[in-house]
Amino acid sequence: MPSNASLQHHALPPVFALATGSGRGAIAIIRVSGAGSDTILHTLAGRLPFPRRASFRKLWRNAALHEDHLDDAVVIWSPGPNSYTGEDSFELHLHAGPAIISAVADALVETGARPAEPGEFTRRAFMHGRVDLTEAEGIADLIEAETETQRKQALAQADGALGSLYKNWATRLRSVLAQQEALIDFPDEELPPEVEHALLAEIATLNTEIRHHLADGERGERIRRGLVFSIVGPPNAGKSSLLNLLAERDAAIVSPIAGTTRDTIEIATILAGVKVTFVDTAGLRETSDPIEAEGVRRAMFHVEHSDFVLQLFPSDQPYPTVIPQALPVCNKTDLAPAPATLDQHPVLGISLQNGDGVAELRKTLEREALKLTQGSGPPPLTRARHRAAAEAASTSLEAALSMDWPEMRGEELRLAMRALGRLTGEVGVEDILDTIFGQFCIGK
Ligand SMILES: Nc1nc2c(ncn2[C@@H]2O[C@H](COP(=O)(O)OP(=O)(O)OP(=O)(O)O)[C@@H](O)[C@H]2O)c(=O)[nH]1
Ligand SMILES: [K+]
Ligand SMILES: [Mg+2]
Repeated sequence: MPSNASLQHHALPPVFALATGSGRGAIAIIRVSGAGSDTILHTLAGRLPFPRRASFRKLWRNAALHEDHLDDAVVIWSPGPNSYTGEDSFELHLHAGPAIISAVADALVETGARPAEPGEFTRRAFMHGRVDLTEAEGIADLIEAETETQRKQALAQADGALGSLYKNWATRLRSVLAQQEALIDFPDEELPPEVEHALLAEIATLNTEIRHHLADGERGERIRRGLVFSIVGPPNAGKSSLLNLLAERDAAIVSPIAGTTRDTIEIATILAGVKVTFVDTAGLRETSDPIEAEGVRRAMFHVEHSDFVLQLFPSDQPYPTVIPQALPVCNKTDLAPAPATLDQHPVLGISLQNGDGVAELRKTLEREALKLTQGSGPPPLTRARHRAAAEAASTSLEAALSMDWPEMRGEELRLAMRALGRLTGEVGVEDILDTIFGQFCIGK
């Protein structure tokens, strides 16, 4: 793979980082990458091991002099360009004691290596064309993944699913642009109209595909950040009782006193393999208590900003008005029966006291979590950055389609090219690299 032209640079100095978690453990891996890695490894371990093969070595501050024995380690030497970073690099699999790790780190600093920044290894992999930007983002998401849906989505993206889609568009657009330039060179009277028609048709097709990609209901972004389901309703509906049930612990205070919950309480759970954060809120009522009033204001904010709203109300009190986007659930059916409908919305009846209807409620929530994250077709975009760039590409393609003069189309097509190039990181991304790689952990 070629390196990213806009980021071409000379060999980078060696950096190192602990690639495994800190603290005591069986093995700690220190990874080193950059120009001069061969010399550094030679200093610590003597002759270089066979590439990409685990080799046992005694490590020394200076192996040639057998000076200062540091540890006995498994060493893997990965010369560039077929390494993770594309550079000469190696791994030291050490005994995971803090004193060993710091002694080896000191020895590495003495050889001229410096501690790596967060994401620096993957950033180098990107600079050397080993991964494109969407793949690098996929690797970051893979490390952050907490659920099956997040893991699968991140793995597909790290493997290039999203990048291939964008590269396919870029390749086709490049060919459209080339034909467009050829068209301009034709004298008017000789221009075969079917050539121009075919060209416009391809631009329209590309735009349709991009629009389709954008209209994915934000499912990729939802999987990545997790869903937010909020529980709202009048005081004493049992909202905190329900949160505790879903969280499987006593996260929120439950009491018969109306207005117990004054602030929002958020608990992350996994529902049907999807990350779902449940938000318990202050009971909705008119109140003269400024703190409770603020809680009510926050509850209303969650009604607006959640992926799903569960409106809980007790069976033994006057019924509330249904919030339009919410699922009405009537609690305490042990005290009084639940209405079948409320404002024409079907109502789910439950009793958190005796467990009636709870299994059905859980199924409903799982169905909702899946509905909001499942889909078919091409891999979904997973970041606002992708959305903005794909939108920009589509806007330019639409502008190109609306132009009568072929000469003017070229500029819009070039803008669309540029937007697609930003997606994979081929062009104009220097300004966003710090943000993207800064979110990585150290050692990746
Ligand atoms: N009988 C009966 N009582 C319940 C049920 N669910 C909860 N409760 C009781 O109702 C009272 C209020 O429950 P909470 O969970 O604190 O209600 P809440 O909606 O969070 O109340 P606020 O935070 O004050 O708005 C507590 O005493 C619960 O034990 C139920 O299904 N049946
Ligand atoms: K209460
Ligand atoms: Mg409460």
